[in-house]
Amino acid sequence: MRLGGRLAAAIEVLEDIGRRHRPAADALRDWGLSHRFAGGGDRAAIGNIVYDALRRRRSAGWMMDGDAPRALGFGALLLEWGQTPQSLNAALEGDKFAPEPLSETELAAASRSLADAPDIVRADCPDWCAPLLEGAFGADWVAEAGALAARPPLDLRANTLKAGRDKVLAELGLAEAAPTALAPDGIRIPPIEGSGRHPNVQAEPAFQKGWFEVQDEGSQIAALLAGAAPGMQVLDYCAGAGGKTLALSAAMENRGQIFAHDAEKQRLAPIFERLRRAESRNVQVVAKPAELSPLSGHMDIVLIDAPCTGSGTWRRRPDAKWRLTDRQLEARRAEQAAILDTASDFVKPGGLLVYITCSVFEAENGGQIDAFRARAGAFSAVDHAALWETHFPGHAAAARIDRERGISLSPARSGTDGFFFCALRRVG
Ligand SMILES: C[S@@+](CC[C@H](N)C(=O)[O-])C[C@H]1O[C@@H](n2cnc3c(N)ncnc32)[C@H](O)[C@@H]1O
Repeated sequence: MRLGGRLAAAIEVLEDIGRRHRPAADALRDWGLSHRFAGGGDRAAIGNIVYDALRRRRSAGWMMDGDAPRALGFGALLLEWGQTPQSLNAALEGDKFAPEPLSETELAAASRSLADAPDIVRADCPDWCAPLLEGAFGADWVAEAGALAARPPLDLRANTLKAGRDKVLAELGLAEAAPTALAPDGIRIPPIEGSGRHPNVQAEPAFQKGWFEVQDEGSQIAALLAGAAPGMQVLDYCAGAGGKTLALSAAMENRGQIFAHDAEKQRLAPIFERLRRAESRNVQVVAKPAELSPLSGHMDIVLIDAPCTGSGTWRRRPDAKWRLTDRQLEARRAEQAAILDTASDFVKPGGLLVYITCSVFEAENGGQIDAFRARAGAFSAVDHAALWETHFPGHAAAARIDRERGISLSPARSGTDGFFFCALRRVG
């Protein structure tokens, strides 16, 4: 397929997403099933246009003076594919599968500079999220929101139970892969360009052998800051598919015990195969809440990787950005508060309660911590500036650190997904 055919297909998929309010991945999969002639390269390119259009929906709409799927598709190519209105029209000429070329009116609109667009457009976020982003990032909010609308890198974590980072890098032999800036076991494959695609690292023998996991550097940093060490008793209260569990297990060198729990049994399903592949042997999966009772007051660390809006992961799930509502934010906040109250009981005196979200909203982060501490007197904050310095000396500028209330990571500041980390020590 030429660019015109790929653009037409992307517009079709964007129409489907808009009409049926469905996740982008589902719409793309269905398109692929009904167009089996399209090869892997075509599918990747179509996916890139769709995801670029969703990440940069407002910028694309502003450039094209409209927000119909056609405007978003063309806008994505102008914003992220190095195309100009003229080069695009030249590329579409003579391609019978291409959409109509840009009209005179569209050409005039598309020649505007995005630098002249209002803040909310350059931030590429829904109206109702702007005050939340401003609350989180202050004067940097447009740049931070813009970074949340960029293409993400692909990050891996070397599983030190089986292989160090250098060994994984050598085995993968990818010219573009490099050590991450902060996480000691992380490997970064930079964001793709144009119609490219990331390598299918999960098809690599090294992945099958458990030498590495796919995990954003921010998630690796959050797990590392928890400070799990060999011999500890750790409860991973919202373990899900086990991304943090596996990192904790490696940090503990397979010694001590991790109890991996999640309220939704089916979310835990992938963890068993992942534990087997990683050769993590110090993890017990505990699906039933009643079976956690004996752990009450005995854990060195209780880690809450809380259900949240996921606003820190908008680079990877841009459709979620536009589906999110303030009611959902309130629902997540209520869940977070209830989990903090319940899970904190498992911390032993002197132990740590670790609270993590992949959201950038203050209401889910520092605000949630303030409210919990006002309810539960028995916890004091650790010194987050000192904690960060211990792990990442000389990198104070790579995170937003509030000594008492926690550490925030973001794409613009840390080069990671948006994450929040706070550790509280049980004093009574
Ligand atoms: C952010 S995800 C966890 C991701 C996982 N820790 C990882 O690193 O891959 C949050 C998880 O919290 C779980 N959850 C939601 N409410 C819960 C509750 N009341 N108790 C325990 N887990 C809950 C969800 O099912 C979801 O799997």
